[in-house]
Parts: sequence; structure tokens; C-alpha cells
Amino acid sequence: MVLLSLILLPILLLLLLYFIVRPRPVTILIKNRHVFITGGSSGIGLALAHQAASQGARVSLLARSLNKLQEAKESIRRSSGLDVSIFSADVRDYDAVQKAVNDAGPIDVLVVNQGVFVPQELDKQGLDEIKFMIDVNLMGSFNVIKAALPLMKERKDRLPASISLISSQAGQVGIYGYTAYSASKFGLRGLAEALQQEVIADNIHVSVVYPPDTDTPGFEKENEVRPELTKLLAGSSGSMKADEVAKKALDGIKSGSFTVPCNFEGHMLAIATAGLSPERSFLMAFIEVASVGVLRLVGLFFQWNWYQTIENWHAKKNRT
Ligand SMILES: NC(=O)C1=CN([C@@H]2O[C@H](COP(=O)(O)OP(=O)(O)OC[C@H]3O[C@@H](n4cnc5c(N)ncnc54)[C@H](OP(=O)(O)O)[C@@H]3O)[C@@H](O)[C@H]2O)C=CC1
Ligand SMILES: CCCCCCCCCCCCCCCC(=O)[C@@H](N)CO
Repeated sequence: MVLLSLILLPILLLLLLYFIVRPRPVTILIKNRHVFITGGSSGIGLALAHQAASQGARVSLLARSLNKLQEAKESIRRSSGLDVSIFSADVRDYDAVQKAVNDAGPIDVLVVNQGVFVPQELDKQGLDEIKFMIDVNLMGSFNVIKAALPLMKERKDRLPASISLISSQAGQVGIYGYTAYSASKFGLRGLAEALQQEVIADNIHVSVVYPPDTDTPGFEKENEVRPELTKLLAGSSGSMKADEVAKKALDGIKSGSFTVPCNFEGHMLAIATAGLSPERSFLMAFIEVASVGVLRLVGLFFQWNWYQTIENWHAKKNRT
């Protein structure tokens, strides 16, 4: 009897999930489609551009510095022989973004990747820096999506299209030194959950990617000013190369996954913070239902470790 229900219950649950998960699974094609990447001139965005181009996409890049854009264009030409379009604009300037998006033409796969990060305790951080992160990471993402959406909706082929947002693991859990950054990245999730309901009827599929520390030019700069505790706590998740993150991101986008983790810790975080986010895969849904309780416990152990690290750091500081 016990044995029977131990086998029967999971099967019933799997069956139930198979019927109820929404939105339905989808495949987003990349080949011969227009992939538009903001922040595509450096780091994760540039790695994504290389990979999308090599998979046969028509790629457009948007960033501020024309110099860096030209270098990116040249490096993609060298590696794949393909030509990408570049647009110099600041995501904080809606008119400039709208002009770039209209010049680029209808987008099939929009990757909202631009981002800035200046870690610092709220107490020490200036409001100008806080506003900078919110404006570029959150408001800038609204500008890009709002500018691109009308043409995306009107696309002729009606094939599944994608809007993806590059968040961060600091967009799943608040970390010391990231009050403004985490707020900007947590905001993207709310945007994405609501947006998915609004654009599902247009066959547009939303993904949010959550990378850990990633070896990029931006990360190198961040490390010059990163508080010691930020470094210690963020070290709970392993770091990755931009190419690896880009590969995870592109695979996640192609499978239309709403939540896209990048490493093992990311998979744990995704389950622990699943909340009410959509899930297309009944297998993933099964794993979530089965393990969310245990992962809450694991999460509490991480918090225990983090608060201990913070306590020890203060104790050591007071001694010297
Ligand atoms: N590296 C990491 O450790 C992690 C990064 N992420 C996220 O991944 C994304 C990419 O990061 P990463 O590759 O490291 O960053 P980089 O600093 O290497 O590159 C950032 C890109 O965004 C562009 N950009 C910055 N500000 C603006 C703006 N106002 N308007 C338009 N474009 C802008 C930059 O070009 P330009 O300066 O010329 O405008 C550049 O192309 C970010 O959203 C970041 O938060 C998430 C987790 C970890
Ligand atoms: C349930 C168990 C979960 C266990 C895993 C917890 C690990 C959390 C680590 C968070 C790391 C945040 C890195 C932010 C990187 C980033 O965005 C900056 N480099 C700026 O770009």
C-alpha cells in the first residue's frame, strides 16, 4: 500500500502537471531571425552576439560608446564573417532608443542585457549612483521593451518571438552591497512576470536570465570598488566565463524558459525562489514541487552562513 502510493503519487502528480503547466512549451528559432542585443558591445552581451551570429541570426547591437560597438562589429566579422548592425544610444534616452529600434527593423528576439553595477553600502552610496543603476537597469529596460514591442507584435511571420532580460543572482536574493543593484534586478522580474501575461497572445515569450559573477570588463571594474563582504557573500556561487553564461542564456531563450539559471547554485536558487512564476516544463514543475521545502532549508543555511560571515567581519574590524 505504502509502496504503491509512493510510485502512484509521483506519476499522478507528473500527469497533473503535464496538463496544467502554462504557458505551453515553445521553441524559439534563432536562424535567419533578427536578434537585437542591448549592451551587446561588451561582456555577456558581446558573447551572446557572437553565438547568435554563428547560429545564423541577423544581429543588431545597441550601446552608448560607438568605439566599442565598432570593435564588437569588427570582432564578429573576423570570427564569423558576418555583418552586424550597430546603434549608439543610451537606454535612458527613450527617443534615441526608439529611433535605433525603428532603424533596426522588426525584432524577433530582443535581449535586454545592458546593465551597470557599482556595489556599495547604502549608507555610503550617493543617490546619484543609486539613481544611475535604477535608471539604466530598470527604467532603461522599460524604454527598450516599450520601443520594440509595437513592431514585434506586428511581425509578419507570426513565429514565436522572445523578449529576454539579463538579471543576476542578486536579482533573486539580496546581497550585502547591492541595495540599489538588487532592487533594479528584482524589479525586472516583476516586469517580466506581468509582461508575459500581456504578450502571450502575440506569441511572444519572456525569459529572465540569472547569471552569477561573470568574467567581463564590467566585472573587472566592479572588483576595483567591491566591498569585502560583497565579495565574500557573492562567492557562495561559483563564477563563470561570459561565453558560458551566453550559451546558457541562448539555450534558455530558445526553449522559451521563463526562468534561466546558469550554474548549479542558480538551479537551486531558481527552485527556492520559484514563487508564482510561470513554468512551461512539467518535469521542472515536478522537481520544483518535490524539492521546494528542502531548498528553503538549504537557503536558511546559506543565510546562517552569511550572517555569521557578516558578524565575524564586524568583530574583526572592531579588534583592529
Ligand atoms: N559580470 C557579472 O558579474 C554579472 C553581470 N550581470 C548582468 O549582465 C549584464 C551584462 O553585464 P556585463 O557583460 O558584465 O557588463 P559590461 O560592463 O561588460 O557591458 C555592459 C554593456 O552595457 C552597455 N551599457 C551600459 N550602460 C548603458 C546605457 N546607459 N545605455 C546603453 N548601453 C549601456 C555597455 O556599453 P556602453 O558602456 O558603451 O554603453 C556594454 O555594452 C548586466 O545587466 C549585468 O547586470 C549579471 C550577473 C553577473
Ligand atoms: C537555496 C540555495 C541557494 C544557494 C545559492 C546562493 C548563492 C547566492 C549568491 C549570490 C551571488 C550574487 C552575484 C551577483 C553578481 C552580479 O550581478 C555582479 N557581479 C554584478 O554584475
